[in-house]
Amino acid sequence: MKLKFGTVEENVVTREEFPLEKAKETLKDEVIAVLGYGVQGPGQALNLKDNGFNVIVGQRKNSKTWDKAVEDGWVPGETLFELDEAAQRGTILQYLLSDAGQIALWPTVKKHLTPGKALYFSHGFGVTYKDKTGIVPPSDVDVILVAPKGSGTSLRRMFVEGRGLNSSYAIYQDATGKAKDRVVALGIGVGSGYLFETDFYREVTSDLTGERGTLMGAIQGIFAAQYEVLRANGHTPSEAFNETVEELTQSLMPLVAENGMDWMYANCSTTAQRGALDWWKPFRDATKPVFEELYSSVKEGKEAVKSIDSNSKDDYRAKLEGELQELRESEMWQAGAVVRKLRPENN
Ligand SMILES: NC(=O)C1=CN([C@@H]2O[C@H](COP(=O)(O)OP(=O)(O)OC[C@H]3O[C@@H](n4cnc5c(N)ncnc54)[C@H](O)[C@@H]3O)[C@@H](O)[C@H]2O)C=CC1
Ligand SMILES: CC(=O)[C@](C)(O)C(=O)O
Ligand SMILES: [Mg+2]
Ligand SMILES: [Mg+2]
Repeated sequence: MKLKFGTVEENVVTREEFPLEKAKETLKDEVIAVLGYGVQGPGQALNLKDNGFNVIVGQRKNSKTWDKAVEDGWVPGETLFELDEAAQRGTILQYLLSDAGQIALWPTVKKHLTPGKALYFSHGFGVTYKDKTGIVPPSDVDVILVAPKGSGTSLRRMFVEGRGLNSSYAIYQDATGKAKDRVVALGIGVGSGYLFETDFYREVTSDLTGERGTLMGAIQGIFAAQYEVLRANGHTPSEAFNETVEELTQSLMPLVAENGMDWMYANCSTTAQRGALDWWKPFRDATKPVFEELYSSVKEGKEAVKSIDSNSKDDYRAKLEGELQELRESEMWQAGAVVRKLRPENN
């Protein structure tokens, strides 16, 4: 259906409009093979299974994630296979390896993309940057996308709580005439809240911007900047951490989530409101050039190249873990670890 967001009309699909029963009916003859069991893999595979779809998982044997899949209830030889065999058995291949991993496995997956199958992504990456990934699907399969707008961990947790994470959906290639029904049914099946329409290019460019920007990169950047200024001016770690992070995540962001920014502001003192209303525009103006630079870097494909190059190296996991450790061991997040332990609900 069409829904207005502000003054802009968009194509969206809701669960009322396309109920789970209809999704199951649409996919009743399909075998959904979830390839990869990292973060999105478990979330989507388990939600689909619990929703009553026919799902198998493909994962490298002798890996930690194979063992995790077994722990999660997937049965080797019945619902859990090597990637090659799962790709052969599936009629819908959900390509949920890491974006760099998808390049390495492409020849194997391509071999099993026989006419009428569907190739499903949760990111526009592989196909948009085909010059760099080599991922060019055959013309006689559907190529579709459902991109949950959040971590696979949250997708699963929210599903279990009876909630739903919103996802975008897109069709890159409709070979069978069934691509729209297939993609929407899968979007409902993986436990999406509502689905909004996009295309592969817009999905990848917005997603790479968001995660580098406000969702992950920028937020850590402004946390660090404010924390450092407070500490340099003699405030304790406890004071600096509470005033920078803990109050935001525990008290104020839930209010923003519930009813918007003005609602959060309205629930703070008039002193706070006066200052926040004065200061949000200077912060916007100071950071906007960085966001412009970021978007250009995404648009020029530089972010894709960086990600492919670094994540294709043998030691990429260890390197990432090293950098996460640096964050974890920074004073701000060390203070955070202590503060979290002191939350009454953790005692
Ligand atoms: N992490 C998330 O929550 C989100 C991820 N996505 C997208 O979903 C897709 C999957 O991402 P993640 O779950 O983060 O992936 P991941 O980084 O957790 O990796 C998934 C699986 O790929 C396997 N893998 C990696 N390289 C491989 C190779 N060369 N050969 C065979 N297997 C290999 C890993 O063992 C792992 O089981 C990506 O397209 C990503 O952009 C989209 C939304 C959120
Ligand atoms: C969780 C998500 O949507 C991200 C941040 O875009 C990702 O993990 O790639
Ligand atoms: Mg994302
Ligand atoms: Mg992403």
